Amino acid sequence: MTSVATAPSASTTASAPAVEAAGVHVHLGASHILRGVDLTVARGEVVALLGANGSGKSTLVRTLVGVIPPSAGTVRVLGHPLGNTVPWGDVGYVPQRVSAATTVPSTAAEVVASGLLHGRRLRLPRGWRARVHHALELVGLADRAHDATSRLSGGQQQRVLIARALVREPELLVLDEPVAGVDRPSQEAFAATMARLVDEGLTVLVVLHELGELAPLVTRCVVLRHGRVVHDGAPPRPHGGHDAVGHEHVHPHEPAHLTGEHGLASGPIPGAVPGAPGTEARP
Ligand SMILES: Nc1ncnc2c1ncn2[C@@H]1O[C@H](COP(=O)(O)OP(=O)(O)OP(=O)(O)O)[C@@H](O)[C@H]1O
Repeated sequence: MTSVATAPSASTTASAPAVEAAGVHVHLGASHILRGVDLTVARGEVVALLGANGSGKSTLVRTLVGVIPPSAGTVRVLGHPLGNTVPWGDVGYVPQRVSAATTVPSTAAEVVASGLLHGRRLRLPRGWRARVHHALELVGLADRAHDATSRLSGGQQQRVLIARALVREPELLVLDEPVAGVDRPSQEAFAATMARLVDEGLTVLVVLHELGELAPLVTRCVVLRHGRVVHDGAPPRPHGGHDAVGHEHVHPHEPAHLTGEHGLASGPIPGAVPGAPGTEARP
């Protein structure tokens, strides 16, 4: 059963969990990747999604932000069933590591400004310059606003992509391994920014390889194994140098694996929700 579009009232959606997924199954090609996932993220929570390589973490977050259609189950985001009624402008999504630099020359500020374009919004809103500046400030890169992204380090490019999600001033931020392979100063800057925003009420769902600098912020951990939730509760105790129960994560994520191998990150997915944060044109 897939979601059926209804029109919940404003008061219902404001108090609804940020994410509610029930019985979610996803098939990619012939593979059955998610096998009945239930996940609820309440407002203001910081939920870490952990698990071994290939356990389905990216597939789950991409499903929640409307990039991959579930083959069964229901998903509600900010109180709305997955679809055009979700206020995608209130959802920030940072995909698993992709470069902020493209073959089209673009500055950090231009990439961040593109985060203000979504769905049917094809023009930058009034006051966009100040918002872009503020978002870059949040990730400690205000002084690099006019630098070409190709001149930034990998960690700085990742911070630009985080700023691109933050510029929306989202209620819900979904991040897929935001600090994997990122230098230490970028990790610390990121954790400090998250702490401030969470304090202001931001809800976060974050795929992590290890809790690392974010450990003090994480309120709950969900561990996936073979497409199923095998732990949902307090952060598991550190285990063998990693923070996930039965964690077998090997790293690093190479760009080819992330962007090309599965053919997912580079183009629209049939059935993906138009206007969802992962479906807009890349900067
Ligand atoms: N387009 C696709 N077609 C078929 N299988 C796919 C596709 N994309 C991903 N998969 C498979 O789905 C499974 C889950 O992948 P996913 O990227 O969601 O895992 P993950 O937990 O995020 O892994 P990692 O920690 O390595 O990023 C893997 O076995 C992967 O090979």
